Amino acid sequence: MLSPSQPDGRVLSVRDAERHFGDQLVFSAVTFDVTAGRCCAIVGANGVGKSTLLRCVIGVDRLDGGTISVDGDVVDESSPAFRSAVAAVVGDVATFAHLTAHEHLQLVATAHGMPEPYELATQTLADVGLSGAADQLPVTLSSGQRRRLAVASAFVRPRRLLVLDEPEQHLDAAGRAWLVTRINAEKELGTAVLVVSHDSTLVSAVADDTVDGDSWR
Ligand SMILES: Nc1ncnc2c1ncn2[C@@H]1O[C@H](COP(=O)(O)OP(=O)(O)OP(=O)(O)O)[C@@H](O)[C@H]1O
Repeated sequence: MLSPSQPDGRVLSVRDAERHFGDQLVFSAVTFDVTAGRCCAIVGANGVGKSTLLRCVIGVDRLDGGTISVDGDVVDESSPAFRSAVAAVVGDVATFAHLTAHEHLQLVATAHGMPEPYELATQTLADVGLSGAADQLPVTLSSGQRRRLAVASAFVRPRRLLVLDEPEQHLDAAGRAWLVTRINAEKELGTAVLVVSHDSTLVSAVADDTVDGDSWR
């Protein structure tokens, strides 16, 4: 794991973030930090702008005002430093139709220069409870298994900030319990975690801080 570049352990800083679509103001004046080893949960009703903010954090959407920085640098998804710092499971995670679950994880690990990608893929599949599905193509996985594979993709690459949008989706009770364990393990590793979730049990089990999206309205 990379060491923090900010002396106070701050990994993510959101300052006066503002986004609108046409005349619709989605949020403004959103300010918070996430430090290494802590989890911040964004909660709130449907449509308040949680996913929009996450997309701005990972650099696939842009703010209309304010700044978002990771390790002191303004978000730039084309920067190698940014891409090696931020692992995200936001929206549907694309998988190659003709790669097995194991091959997909190997590919992600290799692309990010991780050592021993084959062994890492094997271990990570075991961690997410998918060893038995290692040789299956994505189309043959259940929706919950696909969700686990998507989350696993974030665990086979370097990361200082883990961004998860409703990771509980499609997971059964055992899967949600696993998710709590896994997020807390990430915190132990020193990863900063930003999660959007509608699952209050998950939020209370993992979050050190909460941002209330309902206050953006
Ligand atoms: N590309 C877009 N163009 C126009 N409006 C958009 C766009 N993306 C999101 N919106 C609008 O922005 C608002 C916030 O959407 P967003 O998906 O961020 O909400 P959310 O809080 O994540 O909701 P949910 O809990 O349902 O996932 C909604 O009114 C949505 O219709």
